[in-house]
Amino acid sequence: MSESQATPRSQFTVGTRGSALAVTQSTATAQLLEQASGLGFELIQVKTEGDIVTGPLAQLGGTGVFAAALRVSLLEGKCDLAVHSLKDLPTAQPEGLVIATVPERADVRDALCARDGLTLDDLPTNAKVGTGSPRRAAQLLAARPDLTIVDIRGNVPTRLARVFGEDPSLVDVGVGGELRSDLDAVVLATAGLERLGLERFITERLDPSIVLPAPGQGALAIECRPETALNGDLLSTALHTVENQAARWEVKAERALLGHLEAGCAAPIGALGRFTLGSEHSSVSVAGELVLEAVACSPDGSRMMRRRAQKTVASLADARALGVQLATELLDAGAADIAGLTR
Ligand SMILES: NCc1[nH]cc(CCC(=O)O)c1CC(=O)O
Repeated sequence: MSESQATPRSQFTVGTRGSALAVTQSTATAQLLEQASGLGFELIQVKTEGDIVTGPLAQLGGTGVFAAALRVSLLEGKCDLAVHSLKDLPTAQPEGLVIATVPERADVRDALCARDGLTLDDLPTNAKVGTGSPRRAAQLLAARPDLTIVDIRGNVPTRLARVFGEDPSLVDVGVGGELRSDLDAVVLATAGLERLGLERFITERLDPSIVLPAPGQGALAIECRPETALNGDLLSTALHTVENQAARWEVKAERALLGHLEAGCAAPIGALGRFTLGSEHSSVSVAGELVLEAVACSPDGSRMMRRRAQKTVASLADARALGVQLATELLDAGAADIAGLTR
């Protein structure tokens, strides 16, 4: 009816993957938006496995096959918003979708979750440490060349079970089947563990001077069709309210660096931007200092190239430029060869 056209919508849908982490992140983000707007949000689970993630879908998500199905749902209008872990998103933004909001960032550090409260220094010689990430593996080996890195897959609780076995709190969050503890430690993102309420398994938050996190780690992205973010209604206002400029600029620099290196999310590249507010204000944004650190590693950790750049930034474009600048410095110094980037 023409009447319903005139009534602004007050109910919106958030597409989410089915994993505990995805549902938790989507729920928390929906609550944040609800508080900012008084609008209602409903979660819609989008299947991301199997036959839907093939052909053009895989291209949409690039290496981020998980993002791909969610993005198709957005483009088809089956949901209004999607919440992604930023570090899982390919650096190229697909046409027809925008990252409307980067909310405040959680702890960026990687977390060692070890048996018996052990820290990285305490782990016994040749201890078995599980990670599926070449970036984590390389930096762990650089700090502790004696470690045995075990390639592991699966969701967060399943990985923890490789160390903590049948801990009941892991069974609660969906670990099933046979639970064997065969590793001394695993390394996971602090942010994911905290969001799942599993931070009690952390025995050391690894300092970025030892392990630089993945570009985008600890940050979320709320993605939508451009008109959703721009139409000036209550939802677009809420999306704007939840935005965190520091997080947006940090992540922009990190991802510009990754993009310029033409490295995917599986490359042994770490990067961390840290923004501190300056005193000069403008109506749209606030200038400040952006420090960007990055590391390119050989997969066995024997070669590491670490670089740092710093700039006063007053715009997203400035943040991006810092990322490109540091990537260029790394490439000029031979990072592609060290990290095995095919160029
Ligand atoms: N690759 C999986 C993934 N994607 C985002 C997170 C954690 C949350 C975050 O970093 O924002 C994780 C798990 C992990 O790396 O331990």
